[in-house]
Amino acid sequence: MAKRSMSLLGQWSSRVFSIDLDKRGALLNFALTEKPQQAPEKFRNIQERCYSVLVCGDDRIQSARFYFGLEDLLRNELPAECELLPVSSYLPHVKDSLIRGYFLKDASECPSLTRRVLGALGLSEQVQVCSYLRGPDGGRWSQQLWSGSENQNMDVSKTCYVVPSEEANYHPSVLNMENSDVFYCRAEACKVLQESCDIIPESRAVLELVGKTDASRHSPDFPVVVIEGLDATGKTTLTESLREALGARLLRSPPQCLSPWRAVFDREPPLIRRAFYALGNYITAEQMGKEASQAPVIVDRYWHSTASYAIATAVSGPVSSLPPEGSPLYRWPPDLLQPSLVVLLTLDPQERKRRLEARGQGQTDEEQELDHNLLFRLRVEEAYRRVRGPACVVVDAGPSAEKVLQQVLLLIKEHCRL
Ligand SMILES: Nc1ncnc2c1ncn2[C@@H]1O[C@H](COP(=O)(O)OP(=O)(O)O)[C@@H](O)[C@H]1O
Ligand SMILES: Nc1ccn([C@@H]2O[C@H](COP(=O)(O)OP(=O)(O)O)[C@@H](O)[C@H]2O)c(=O)n1
Repeated sequence: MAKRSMSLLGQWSSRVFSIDLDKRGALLNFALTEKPQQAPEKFRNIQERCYSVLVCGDDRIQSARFYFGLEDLLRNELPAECELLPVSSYLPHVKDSLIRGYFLKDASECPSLTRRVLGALGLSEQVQVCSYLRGPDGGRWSQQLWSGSENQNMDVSKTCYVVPSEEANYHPSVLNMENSDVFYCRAEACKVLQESCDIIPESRAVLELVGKTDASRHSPDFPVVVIEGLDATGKTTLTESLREALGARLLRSPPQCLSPWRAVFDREPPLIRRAFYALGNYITAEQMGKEASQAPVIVDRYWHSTASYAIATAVSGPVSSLPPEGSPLYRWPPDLLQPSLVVLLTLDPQERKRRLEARGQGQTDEEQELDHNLLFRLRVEEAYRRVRGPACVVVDAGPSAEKVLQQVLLLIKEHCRL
């Protein structure tokens, strides 16, 4: 088994496993120890016929795509009574140590089918399968690493015991965000697309559009004003009115020239999708630099959107699972042109829903989904507020379109030389 998981095994007993019990942020954390120990009461739901499947291949593009398709693959192949929960395994406080997968509770009548499916998966270079057993006295829970052989032998020499672990301060995804979800320089985002050229030919076309000049230090003659906010907060309406009122040029990120490929990258896992949006900002920045030498520039979405959506999607649960305020994850990429002003439009959730419905979107009956969406929206908005360099100025987009326009014009007067 010449896979990276072997080197990972050296640290196996230092790893924390964090099971995402629901999208509301309930995490069940456990660690492993080599000495048999009594498991605490709260692990009683880690029962016989539980498994973990971790994706830990060497190639980050392939692993990201494999993990992205893993849930569907498992749901299609496993008995319907198998419950699937996302699991992360990481070394506490060690950046980039996180590997992801699924934790499975098999309540089916056909345990052999589940084992067969997992046995076949375990043969893959990208996957590590473990099962969990209750000891004879009922108190000890152990984890056995599968050797990956065809007959699904367990490698008993790799038995570890499950013990509780300390609560992590933040969602484990925070450990791997840099250069997986958020890219702080053009070169890192380009690298991802270069590595994916063979499987996503569109990457080449995107890379050809990304310039190489660093315009970040260039200070434009005219102000550059970015309008940010969740969908349906009124960005399109406001940016159009600002264009007219100021005789400004209107740009957006991702730029028009990327439209033919946006749908392709939206179907890719976060690593690739986020690199695509990051590069969109650099293309828009080049256009900003040019246009702002002739007239004021208004931009519909920019870096705040890229960073905030990426960070808010990578974690689950409440706002407290975000990286803390002041974290370097909210910094501005030093090679990306900074605007003169960033305005964040916020809207009462009911009014936003009303506007979405008026546009024919947003009616989802499922209450649970709405609840999850609510947490997601709260995380995005909070991440928006935490991004620095420049920080955004928050404007309530609830009043009439004309009133919002007047307020933003006033802000532009205050913040920018016109
Ligand atoms: N200040 C406002 N008051 C009431 N309705 C608005 C206001 N601004 C925009 N709308 C309406 O809300 C909907 C969403 O606005 P839009 O500008 O398309 O948002 P976004 O570009 O942020 O998705 C549109 O139907 C628009 O006409
Ligand atoms: N500069 C940008 C713009 C959008 N995005 C992504 O694009 C999505 C929003 O796109 P959208 O189509 O809803 O945007 P609007 O049409 O509402 O302006 C978000 O999920 C972001 O992940 C980004 O990452 N960076």
